[in-house]
Amino acid sequence: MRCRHGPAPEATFPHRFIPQGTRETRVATSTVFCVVGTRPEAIKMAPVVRALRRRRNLTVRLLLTGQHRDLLHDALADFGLRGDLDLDLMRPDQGLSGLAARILDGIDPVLATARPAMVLAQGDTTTVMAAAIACFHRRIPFGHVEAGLRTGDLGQPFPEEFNRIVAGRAATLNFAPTEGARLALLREGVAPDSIHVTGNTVIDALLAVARSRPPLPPGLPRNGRLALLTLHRRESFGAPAERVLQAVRRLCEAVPDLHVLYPVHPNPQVRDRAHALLGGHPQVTLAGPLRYPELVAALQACTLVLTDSGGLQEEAPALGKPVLVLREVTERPEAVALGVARLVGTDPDRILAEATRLLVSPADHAAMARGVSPYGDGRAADRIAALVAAAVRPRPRPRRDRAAPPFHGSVPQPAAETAASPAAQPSLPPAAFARGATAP
Ligand SMILES: CC(=O)N[C@H]1[C@@H](OP(=O)(O)OP(=O)(O)OC[C@H]2O[C@@H](n3ccc(=O)[nH]c3=O)[C@H](O)[C@@H]2O)O[C@H](CO)[C@@H](O)[C@@H]1O
Repeated sequence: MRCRHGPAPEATFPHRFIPQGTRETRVATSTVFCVVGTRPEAIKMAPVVRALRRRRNLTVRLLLTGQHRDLLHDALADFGLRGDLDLDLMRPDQGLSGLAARILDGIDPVLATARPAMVLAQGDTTTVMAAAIACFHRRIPFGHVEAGLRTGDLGQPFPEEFNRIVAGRAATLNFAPTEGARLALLREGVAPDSIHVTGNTVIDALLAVARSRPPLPPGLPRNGRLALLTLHRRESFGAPAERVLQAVRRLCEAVPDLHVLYPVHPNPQVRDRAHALLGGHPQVTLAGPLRYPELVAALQACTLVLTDSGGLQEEAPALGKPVLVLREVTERPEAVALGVARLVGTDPDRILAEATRLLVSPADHAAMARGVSPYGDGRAADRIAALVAAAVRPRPRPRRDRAAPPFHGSVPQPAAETAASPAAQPSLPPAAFARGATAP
């Protein structure tokens, strides 16, 4: 274990965790762990960590698996956060099973010693799946943020669809971003009272950063129109990525005032082909991964988004940007149904036709650039924090000197304590999604 920012925490961990309800804290607190492994998890968990930390009765610890390294730390830093403990588990060329095994092995002793009142993880990475299983084994309540996303195909996205199913089944609290996600969980037999529709926390992160008017990444032309391209999914590696990159070349020829910003994912399988096919093209900027504020600035400035990313399918509609989804299926059908995203796959002719249409026809562009967000209103994290606080509220400690109550011949049963009391259910009504949130 090591910490990359600040003093190494292993010398004191977990003994410096404040136990529940001691004199040190004066207020009875419950410890909540947030487990994060990759950049998108950091972005989407950051608003949750911050909302939980605003609650006086919670002690929040950020546990990093290090599934991504620098990308993860940068993304946390963009929200003023850093990990309390970094398991630093990623090894070069590590396979999924090796990673899962290392995460399980790394998290388990931490859970066993610290016994948090609840563990939260976001999304569908190997980190999330392993955290859910580790909690299940230790009988520690697990909360799944962004629960219920499904394509219905275990191979797409791989391995995320499987990871989501495991996390949803293990969770005692499922925070579904949309009504559709809630229904998907119900279809799988997930307990209805574990599910709360909160919106997606990525919209909280996006709107907070967008409000600060972040600067664009350097080196982009001042004139013309900008398209933002990202491509990193495992299913896109090889021939599909090749087809998309060819389509982008042809799109640049067809639309001479277009400039494409492509922050290339560091995965060598994508990076090498991107540089071979688009490197040196005058209408293309191949950048490294962008810091989140730069990415948000690019989203604000662009005319069109081409992506296979999950997060960008959620973010682009919230800022009124048409998004062409470079995949065959999506677990985010809401934007497609609203007409603000279109599933175009990786056929170069189709990509070229759809993108050109949006760039030459203002009416077609306007129809997709409506600024409605089916994924939330920017307040998902507050809802999640309220539900977590209600679920982990410590029971009042019996006073040692209090006389035992009189015995009346039967033992009173304690009231069932659940997270699902009406006061603890600030779920978003389904109607809120139809209205959507408008970008600042
Ligand atoms: C298809 C799929 O299974 N996607 C999953 C994947 O994320 P996803 O596919 O969204 O992962 P990405 O690596 O594309 O990351 C997306 C996030 O990173 C930001 N960004 C992107 C490029 C860049 O250069 N800089 C930058 O900051 C985007 O704005 C977005 O917020 O893991 C997420 C976290 O568990 C899940 O929520 C998603 O469901």
